[in-house]
Amino acid sequence: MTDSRKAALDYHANPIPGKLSVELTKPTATARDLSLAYSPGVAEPVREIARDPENAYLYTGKGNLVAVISDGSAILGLGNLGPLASKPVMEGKGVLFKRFAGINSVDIEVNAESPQAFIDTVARIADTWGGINLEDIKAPECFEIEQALIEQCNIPVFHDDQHGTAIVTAAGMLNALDIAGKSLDSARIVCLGAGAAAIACMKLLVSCGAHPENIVMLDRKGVIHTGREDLNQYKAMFAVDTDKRTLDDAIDGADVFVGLSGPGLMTADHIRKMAPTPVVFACTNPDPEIDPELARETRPDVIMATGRSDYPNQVNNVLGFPFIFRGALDVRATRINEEMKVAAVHALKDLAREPVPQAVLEAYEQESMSFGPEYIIPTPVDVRLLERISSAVAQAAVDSGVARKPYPSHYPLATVDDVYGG
Ligand SMILES: NC(=O)C1=CN([C@@H]2O[C@H](COP(=O)(O)OP(=O)(O)OC[C@H]3O[C@@H](n4cnc5c(N)ncnc54)[C@H](OP(=O)(O)O)[C@@H]3O)[C@@H](O)[C@H]2O)C=CC1
Ligand SMILES: CC(=O)C(=O)O
Ligand SMILES: [Mg+2]
Repeated sequence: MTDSRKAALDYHANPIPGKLSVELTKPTATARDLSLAYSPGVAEPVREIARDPENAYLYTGKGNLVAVISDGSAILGLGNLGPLASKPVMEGKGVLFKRFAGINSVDIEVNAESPQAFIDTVARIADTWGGINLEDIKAPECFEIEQALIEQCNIPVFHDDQHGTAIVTAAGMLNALDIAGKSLDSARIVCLGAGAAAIACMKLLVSCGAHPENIVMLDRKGVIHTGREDLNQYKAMFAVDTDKRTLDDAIDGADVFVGLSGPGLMTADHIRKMAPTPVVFACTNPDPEIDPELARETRPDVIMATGRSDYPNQVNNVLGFPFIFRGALDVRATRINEEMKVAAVHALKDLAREPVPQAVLEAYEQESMSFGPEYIIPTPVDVRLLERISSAVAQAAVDSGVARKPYPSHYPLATVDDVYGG
């Protein structure tokens, strides 16, 4: 067993199995405490909530509680390994919610025989949560599932692999292209993968200025072109009229490669064929489409990002979902709409251009980090993400009319200790 494999397994196993625990927020030492926490006292909030469901926000943890729900059908880039095997990732999302945004979460892994069974299961439990983060559900089922749940629930439902990934990718891409002296509206983009993350990323890049005719998307069968008759409606949106059929054809002269597909699918020959100062986001986890060291060796001019924490430029939805939910929960938004997503893109993009705090340098054991090819996007440990993204998202929710509460008086948030206000 390799050292890194053993370290990862030990981390998950010791000192107790798993990565999350539940803590008490009220005293429970005395008979009086118990008579308040449980019978008879607990009946009072029950009556209040039955009288007015909004009281659940006052007397339970609902307002700061997100369900992380998966069917395990697209676990990272590992594939369809089922609900139980997805649990370490879902617990991991809970760790990130708590660590970076002070949000409590519980993971729920659903063994559903069909998308409708999954939708019905989630819809039946939705009311008791502040929000629902769908995770690692494969395309195309994820699109139908998310849409149905958004329509049926009056709390935010957000498929992280689609929108979290797209927001972070768009922010990183705008910065990377700026550093490369290029712009999104003229960039030639190759997207390897045509699933949940890829479709959402390309849609958001188009909203940010990319031209659909400049995007070549590929799935396992190659280039998605107008002559194909096997495309679902989501892939068909990106079909282009082209003679290109393979990654080798498509990558020739491309400015940008976005990988949301599988490990090791990009070769040195591919990256060699890209335009000057290529932007390569090899975002498959845990092993990217191309090893960053091979990419740099082959193309010293590359601006390179991966989804991993152990290389510079981590383009990963961890930079999005904790803070987006924070802002959405704090204004009690009924949904996470396009305005909120775009606000998050700009908050994240702009933060990368500011000086990096000492605490980040220490966490990454770096003497300096500054906006440039090796730092296109902030790191997850940057506490300013909480302040900037949550504020931007909350404001956008208020401005776009989906907030049920005003902009929070305790904002901006300096740390996770501030999330419940004064
Ligand atoms: N860095 C980040 O923040 C994130 C990274 N990801 C990564 O993106 C990848 C996809 O995740 P997700 O979209 O949720 O999964 P999906 O199952 O929805 O999509 C996977 C896509 O990858 C394509 N694909 C797989 N193997 C190949 C191949 N050999 N050649 C071309 N295309 C291939 C599939 O093609 P086909 O349609 O033909 O089956 C499909 O379109 C994962 O590796 C995941 O780790 C996802 C979310 C966030
Ligand atoms: C990061 C993430 O959500 C994924 O790779 O699926
Ligand atoms: Mg995921």
